[in-house]
Amino acid sequence: MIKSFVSLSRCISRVSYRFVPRALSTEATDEIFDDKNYDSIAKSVLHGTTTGHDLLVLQPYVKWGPQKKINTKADLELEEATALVSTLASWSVVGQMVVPLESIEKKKVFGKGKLEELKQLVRKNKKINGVFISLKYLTLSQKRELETLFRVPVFDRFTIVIQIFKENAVTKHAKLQVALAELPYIRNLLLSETSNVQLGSGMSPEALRCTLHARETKLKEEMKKCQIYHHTLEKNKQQRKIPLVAVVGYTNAGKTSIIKALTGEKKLQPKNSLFATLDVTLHQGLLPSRLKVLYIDTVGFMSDLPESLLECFVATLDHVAYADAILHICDGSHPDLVRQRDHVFKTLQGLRNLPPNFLDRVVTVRNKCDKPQTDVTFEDDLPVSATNGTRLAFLQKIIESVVMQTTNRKVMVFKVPMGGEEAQWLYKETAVCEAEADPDDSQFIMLKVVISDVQIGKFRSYFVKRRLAG
Ligand SMILES: Nc1nc2c(ncn2[C@@H]2O[C@H](COP(=O)(O)OP(=O)(O)OP(=O)(O)O)[C@@H](O)[C@H]2O)c(=O)[nH]1
Ligand SMILES: [Mg+2]
Repeated sequence: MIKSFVSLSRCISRVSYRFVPRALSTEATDEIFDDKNYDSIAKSVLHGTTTGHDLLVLQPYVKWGPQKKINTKADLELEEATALVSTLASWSVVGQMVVPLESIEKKKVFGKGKLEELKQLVRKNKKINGVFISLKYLTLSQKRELETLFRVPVFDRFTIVIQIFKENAVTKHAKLQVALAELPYIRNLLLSETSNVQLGSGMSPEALRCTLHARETKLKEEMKKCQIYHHTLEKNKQQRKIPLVAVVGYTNAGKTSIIKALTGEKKLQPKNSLFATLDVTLHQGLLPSRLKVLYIDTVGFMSDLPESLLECFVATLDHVAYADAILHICDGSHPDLVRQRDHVFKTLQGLRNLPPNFLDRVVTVRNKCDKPQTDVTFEDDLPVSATNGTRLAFLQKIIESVVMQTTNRKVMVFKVPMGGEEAQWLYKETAVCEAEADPDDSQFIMLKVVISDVQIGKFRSYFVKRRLAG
């Protein structure tokens, strides 16, 4: 009778890896994060505060011409802008509106009539103590002009998103990344316009340039020490040990939830919040054939992010290029699904060091299928739900077929001596799906394994050649 030693049922592993070394993941008490000189400069433009602000959120909307955005609606952009503010603890939205514009290059952003209307609104409503204008950047003169007019701090998308990053960054690596991301913004803002606008910090442009340069050098040095996990990923890839599955997608689509559901890892904390995940973390799971994989949780994407923040994103996404499969999670219940999906694809295609046929390794799924769905379908739709597990077993099969293809793995049956060194080697180095005693000879065992070309080569040189030579 053929006996199956290994069950093929879905196996769940609870091992997680955080390749940010322990010593580097301490709370940021280092002097680099405690630089009063720099803090006062940053505060003068970022208006970061721990006590929060009650904001009027304005979504400028160019009605026509080359600046008009296609594929999106202003009210959905406004919704995203208010969601950004709500993500911040102790910040709130006290009013919100879409403001039609002819162009966004104006000195005070808005036209004269609209500006007067907004000024009255802000000055009269005592609850409003800040205005968020949902554009990538405002220039320093736009900010200063509007702040003089409204008599409250004015924020753009950069200043809000950097605030979220600061709140969510836990490890030193993430904190360094965020600290580096804000430097080009501050430099552009303060040093490109100093002839017209007072710096406010009482510093000369030269002293400011030196302070920013010194900070950047220090941060980059610290960052280098944190690059170890990238090397680990690369090394793993070179040795082709455990296949990597990068999980990417728009922020809040459910990436962390899907990984949690696929690995059963209890420690993972999905959050109904934008940019909840800021650290790249690795989580081990098993595919249906018992092949081990490492899922990489990544920072969520968002459109209309300023370039220096995007660079910080792209750096964390570098390892996506090493991945053997890329799982793209969409939120199928989101009204702006099409724009979000297009944005993720565009960002992925802009990544460095992409392998050829990169798109063949992307598996796109439509998460949250337990919720009412957006009225749009795609040719390759795969509805899943991290919450109730719908089609996750099927998803694992798809991931497996992509991984098998990209890593040149195949399923093979080996007839080897029962309890011998070949069997031990196969159990250690490959994924054994089934083990059966040989019906014709009880001295032997039939092992069905998932094995890569490299491992086949090793098996041959360790056992077959040795035996032939012997
Ligand atoms: N109804 C429903 N909610 C889900 C599902 N998957 C995730 N969510 C919820 O969506 C929210 C975001 O989930 P996360 O897994 O943190 O999303 P993420 O993509 O990792 O988000 P960021 O790390 O912020 O980019 C949480 O409130 C989850 O509980 C699902 O399948 N169904
Ligand atoms: Mg997440």
